[in-house]
Amino acid sequence: MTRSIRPLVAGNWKMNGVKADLAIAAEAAKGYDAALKAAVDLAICPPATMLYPMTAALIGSRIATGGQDCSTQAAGAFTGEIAAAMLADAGASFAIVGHSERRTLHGETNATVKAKAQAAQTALLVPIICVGETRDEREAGKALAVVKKQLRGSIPEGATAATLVVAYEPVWAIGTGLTPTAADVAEMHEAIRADLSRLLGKAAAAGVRLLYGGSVKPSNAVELMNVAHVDGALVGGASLKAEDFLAIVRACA
Ligand SMILES: O=C[C@H](O)COP(=O)(O)O
Repeated sequence: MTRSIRPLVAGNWKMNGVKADLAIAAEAAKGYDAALKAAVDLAICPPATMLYPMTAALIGSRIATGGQDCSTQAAGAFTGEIAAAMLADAGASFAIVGHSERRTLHGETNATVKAKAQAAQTALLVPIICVGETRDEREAGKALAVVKKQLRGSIPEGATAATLVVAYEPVWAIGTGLTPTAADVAEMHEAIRADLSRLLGKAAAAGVRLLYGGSVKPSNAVELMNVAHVDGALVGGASLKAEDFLAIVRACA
C-alpha cells in the first residue's frame, strides 16, 4: 500500500511493566531494522515510572516514548498527578490522553481531555487523543455521532498535523479480541478525517495521523493497517510481546 502519511505504531503498556521488562523494549529495538525505520515511526508508552529508564535504554534506537496520561495542570498541589512537562523531562515525546479507561474509570470528560491535550502541546509533547464508541452506542447506530462529539470536544484549536495524533478505539474492541469490520473502520476513519478538516482546515487534517486501536494483533494487523485513512495503530496487549509488536509494525510498512 502506498501511504501519503508516515505511519505510527504506539504501544500502550497500560499498568504493566517493571524494570525487568526493559528487555521487551530492547528486543523491539533490535527488530526495528533499517527497512522498518525508513517506513514506520514507533513509540512505547510505559507506566510513568519507567519513562526515564526506557527512554535512556532506547537512545539510538529511534523508538520514541510517551506517557499514558498527563495532568491538565502545569505544576502545584495536585497529589499523584504528573504534569506534561514532567513527562517531557523524563524523555517522552507523546502523551496518550482521553483513553477510554481514563474516560470511564476516572470520569474524564471531553473538556478534561481537551485541557490535557493542550497541556501536552504546551510541553511540546504530541497528544494521542483517543475517541471511540461503546458497544451499546454502536448497536444503536450512534457510533459516528458519538465519535464526532468526542472529537469536537477534545481537540485543541490550532492543532496541526505535527502536533496531534488521533486514535480511534472502539471501547468494545479494547482487550476483548473483537474488532470492527474493515468497512466499519474505513467508514469511521473517513468520517474522522472529514471532521478534522472542518475543525482544523483541510491541509492540517490531511496530515494528522489516525491510529486504529482495539485488539490489534499480528493476525489482523495487515487487514486493519491497510484500511484507507488508517495511519498506524495504538496497541495494548500485543505491545507487551516484542515479536507481536514488531509483526504489527511490519504490517504498517
Ligand atoms: O491503548 C490501547 C488500547 O486500549 C488497545 O488495547 P488492546 O490492544 O489490548 O485491545
